Amino acid sequence: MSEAGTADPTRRNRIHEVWDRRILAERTLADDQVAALADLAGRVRALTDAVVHTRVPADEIAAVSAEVAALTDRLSAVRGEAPPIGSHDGTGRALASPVSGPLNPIAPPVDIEPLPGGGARAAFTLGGVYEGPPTFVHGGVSAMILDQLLGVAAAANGTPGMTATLDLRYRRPTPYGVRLTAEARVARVEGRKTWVDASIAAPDGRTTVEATAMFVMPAR
Ligand SMILES: CCCCCCCC(=O)SCCNC(=O)CCNC(=O)[C@H](O)C(C)(C)COP(=O)(O)OP(=O)(O)OC[C@H]1O[C@@H](n2cnc3c(N)ncnc32)[C@H](O)[C@@H]1OP(=O)(O)O
Repeated sequence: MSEAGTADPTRRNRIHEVWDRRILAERTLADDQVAALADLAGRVRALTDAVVHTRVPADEIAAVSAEVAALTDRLSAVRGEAPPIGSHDGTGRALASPVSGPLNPIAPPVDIEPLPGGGARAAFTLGGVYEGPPTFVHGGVSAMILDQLLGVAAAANGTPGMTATLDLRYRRPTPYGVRLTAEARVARVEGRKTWVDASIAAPDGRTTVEATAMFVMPAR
């Protein structure tokens, strides 16, 4: 029998503890690595923005492409098993979250502030990288941001969970290139279930997207 499959629950828990510590250690970066990676992620975001907006000729694009491939090889010389975990500011904000993670180049990043008593708010500006319909934000991007905001609000309520349902109502197109605001508030809690409402507003204060999510604290 493999160690992980042992029938002795005490021994199994010990094995999981050692395993968890090993994963935690492997995925925890030194402070100087976090700072350097945050800087790199910002530059890669700028690169991504340049890629979708560039109009340079094809031979120049090919030359840049070769340089980027060489840079990817350099970074891949020492590779972790999974993205880093941890929080750089003590708020529990995930370092590599695709929504708010400062180390994740695909994150805008959205700065989400948990509010005491079960809420969260965010202010952010999205670029053309996130375009869906011409000149407006892709609906899936709005959904991703709202899912995270709603989840942070549930956690701020002391009732974190996994998203079980996410209902979206797209009231009007969400513009990009302007400052957007978003807020979430816990509506109710029943046992392991938490319902949270949220919305995104354009600079004129009008709501563009509304969302309601139900989070379930997993049984295990
Ligand atoms: C701070 C960090 C913020 C992070 C925000 C980002 C959040 C995410 O993106 S999470 C990723 C997306 N979500 C997922 O992958 C979830 C996948 N699903 C699961 O893991 C499980 O199905 C989970 C955890 C939702 C429920 O599992 P489990 O604990 O076994 O629930 P289970 O015992 O079957 O059901 C509990 C109750 O919830 C209800 N329920 C469970 N799932 C659903 C669902 N999808 N829809 C409606 N009701 C549901 C059940 O009917 C049951 O209700 P009742 O108690 O009234 O009979």
